[in-house]
Amino acid sequence: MTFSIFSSSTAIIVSIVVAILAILYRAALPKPIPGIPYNYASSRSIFGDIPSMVKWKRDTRETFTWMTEQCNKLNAPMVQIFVKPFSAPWVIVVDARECQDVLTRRSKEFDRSSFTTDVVQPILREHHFPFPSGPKQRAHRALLSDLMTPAFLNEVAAPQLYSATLELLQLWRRKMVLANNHPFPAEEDVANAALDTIWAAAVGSEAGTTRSQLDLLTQCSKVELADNPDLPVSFPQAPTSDDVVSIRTVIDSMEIGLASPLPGLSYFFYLKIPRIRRAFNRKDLMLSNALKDSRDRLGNSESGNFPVKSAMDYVLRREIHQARKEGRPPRLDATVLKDELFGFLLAGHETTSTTLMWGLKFLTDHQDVQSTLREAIRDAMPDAAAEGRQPTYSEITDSKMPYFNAVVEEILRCGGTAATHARKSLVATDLLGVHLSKGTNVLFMTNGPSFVSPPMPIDERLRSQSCQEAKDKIGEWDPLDMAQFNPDRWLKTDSDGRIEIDMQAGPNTQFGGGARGCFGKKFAYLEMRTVLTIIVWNFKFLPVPAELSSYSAVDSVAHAPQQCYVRLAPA
Ligand code: HEM
Repeated sequence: MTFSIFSSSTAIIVSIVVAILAILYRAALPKPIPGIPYNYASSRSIFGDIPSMVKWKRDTRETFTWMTEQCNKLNAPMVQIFVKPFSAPWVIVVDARECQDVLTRRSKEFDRSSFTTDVVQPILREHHFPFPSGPKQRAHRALLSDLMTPAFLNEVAAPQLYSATLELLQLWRRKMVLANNHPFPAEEDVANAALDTIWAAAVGSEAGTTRSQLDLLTQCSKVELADNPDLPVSFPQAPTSDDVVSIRTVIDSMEIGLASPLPGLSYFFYLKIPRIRRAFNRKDLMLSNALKDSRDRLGNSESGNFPVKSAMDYVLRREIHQARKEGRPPRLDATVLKDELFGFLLAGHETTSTTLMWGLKFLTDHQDVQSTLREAIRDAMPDAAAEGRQPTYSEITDSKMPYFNAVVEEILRCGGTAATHARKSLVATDLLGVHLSKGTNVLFMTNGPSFVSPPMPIDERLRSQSCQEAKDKIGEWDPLDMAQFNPDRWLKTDSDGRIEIDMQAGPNTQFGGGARGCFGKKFAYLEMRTVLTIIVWNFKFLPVPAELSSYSAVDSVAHAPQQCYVRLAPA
């Protein structure tokens, strides 16, 4: 009898536990947004789409192509994915017009997403990038406001850019001789040159990574070359300074947040790893020291009008002026100053060097474009060509080169360094005829339909009024050739028969848009112009074997090529 009482109460407890588990399981299942297609099988698992996304990432090292692929798979321009356990679905959109509309005309309804915040904030706690728009974001961004002025760009950034590019030129001249017509990997050199530039512009001292590699190879009389000239050369690597290793480690850590369904938790454990902790501490120390240097230069200047030579100086000067205006003491060693500076360095380094790497690949694989580009540059700078010298910095910046600009736009469009623009709905609103609740994350992809592959049809009536009204402001790419790299698509002839760039020829949102668009666009264009002019002026980028020219990418801060080999000859 005792046994039967025990077993019936056990049965009741088991039933309750099972019922609770069943309720919890059902509660944990993804809750699709009505009216948006999704993978049905994923909606029946609490892990949603995570296994599929993780497998894709493991197989390809890419994340953003998986997102676009879901739209292709479900044959819909807007789909939803379940990649965050116990959270609302994310919406994926592959349509350039909607992307532009939301970024530039619907900023009261859509703002920075929690996708961005989750990935970026553990690295840049006080940088304005992950903040929602508002007074705090604007105040932090205002600290950088002098950095895209002609004074900063011409007097600080330009000389640094020019000298870093000339060092890259020397390094590649040395590599060209040693490689003797073999290809070699270029990504490290491009990334180092970009880091040297932005570091010097940011804090006014030298990182010296290209210089140390050049010093090493100057002492090296030959390297091992395979008999087959298609096999790449490996050059000895100069040791990287601890400072640069730390910066790289911090920047690379963003991949953790991007690849994880629970970025906060992943970062929590990741940041406990002693090597990682040390890198973060070292980065903080470097920035504190740079800030102290700026403060020392400022001395006791009551006016705050001290000679500025780096972005840090400009930020500090802005903080002093701002503090005076608000009647408070300036924050002379605050995390906000250091984070804003590190964000400037991070955003300015990864994105531009990645775009240049894509550029090298496209120019290598399109020899006709490369020759036309070289001719266009030489025609634009006839004195330098006639005198057999390098173009000066002012020749590079002042020359009118529509074909050059078209090549840059096409590299941006086809490379897709910024593969997605993420936004979150601030209010309940409609997108493409579907009702979204407040707080929905929407990712607009730039690596698929309507940017680089034919658009998916959308009923015009489903678009917002602002989107419909702006219909003809920007053209559409020809679906027959939009997958090709062809700078000519950006050119038009004006009424006087002159060729000029047409920035409205078709969609390209690589710098985002609206109030939260890229802050560093001018710097990025300046850097691409300087580097591409000098290297195309001096080198021919000869074809490399197919095994070394894959277009697969790796997704971290930027969507970067896995392979970027060059085979150099004098131009
Ligand atoms: C080819 C190079 C670059 C690309 C493709 C790029 C792309 C982007 C994109 C897509 C955004 C987000 C825009 C949005 O959400 O609407 C962004 C934001 C930003 N970028 Fe860039 N960027 C580049 C170079 C730079 C450079 C050189 C700097 C600094 C020197 C920089 C600094 C920033 C900052 C500070 C933000 C945050 C703006 C905000 O939240 O208000 N970027 N960039």
